[in-house]
Amino acid sequence: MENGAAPTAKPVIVAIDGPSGTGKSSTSKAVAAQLGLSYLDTGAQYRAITWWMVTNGIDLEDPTAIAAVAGKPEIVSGTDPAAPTITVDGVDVSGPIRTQEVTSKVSAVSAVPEVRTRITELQRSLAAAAEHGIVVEGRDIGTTVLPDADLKIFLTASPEARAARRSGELKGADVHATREALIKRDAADSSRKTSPLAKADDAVEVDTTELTLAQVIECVVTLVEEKRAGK
Ligand SMILES: Nc1ncnc2c1ncn2[C@@H]1O[C@H](COP(=O)(O)OP(=O)(O)OP(=O)(O)O)[C@@H](O)[C@H]1O
Ligand SMILES: Nc1ccn([C@H]2C[C@H](O)[C@@H](COP(=O)(O)O)O2)c(=O)n1
Repeated sequence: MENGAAPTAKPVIVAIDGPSGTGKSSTSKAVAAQLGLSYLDTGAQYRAITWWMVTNGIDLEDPTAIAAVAGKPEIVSGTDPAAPTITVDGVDVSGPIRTQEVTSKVSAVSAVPEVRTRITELQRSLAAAAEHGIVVEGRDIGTTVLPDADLKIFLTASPEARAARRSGELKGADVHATREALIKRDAADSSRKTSPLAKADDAVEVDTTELTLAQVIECVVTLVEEKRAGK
């Protein structure tokens, strides 16, 4: 990363977790860009492996079948916050991983322990390689992937606010149906046995329901700067 980071600053690791639609991606990307850090969207990695399983006809009702092929696809994440990328076996899947089909199946795939082990290894190696530090966003970053992160943030927002944000993004999708789908995915992600969606004990919780995106970004940038200043 060549933008913005003070050359002498110690690499800083920031973990941002929370349920769907709380603003993790938008906040993490902006904070990383502003502070000259790398950025990793771990949800995109779980979506990418899910896309590969769908494309290859793996039975997603069968965790054993998922586990057996979890090591096969090569998933590569680009960590520039200005242009994050994700490829599977060299194919750009940034569009296909956002389809309704992948969204509806990603919780089943990401609940399989062999999938999590594989993706967690990738995440840790990308974090270790980030020269100036990194903002990593997901569901289990503060609790499992990077338990020694310098700063942990847990974003929340009411289901209504999250559904309104998502349906705005999906060009007027039904807010009620969007709310139900979010709640269902959160429940699956929070109740799985391996590394569920959870707030780390030492995470700072930020309720974004009544905040603009700019306010959330400012809040997180301030928390990172305070951490760097040793406050
Ligand atoms: N504080 C906010 N106020 C209003 N809109 C917001 C706020 N934060 C994010 N948004 C908008 O909400 C939508 C969802 O945000 P984002 O994708 O960052 O959430 P997320 O937590 O990463 O979701 P997911 O886990 O499902 O990927 C985006 O359209 C984003 O611009
Ligand atoms: N650290 C993570 C990140 C994501 N997942 C799973 C669960 C989510 O429903 C799915 C998609 O994430 P999104 O793109 O909506 O952020 O990926 C996970 O299990 N652990």
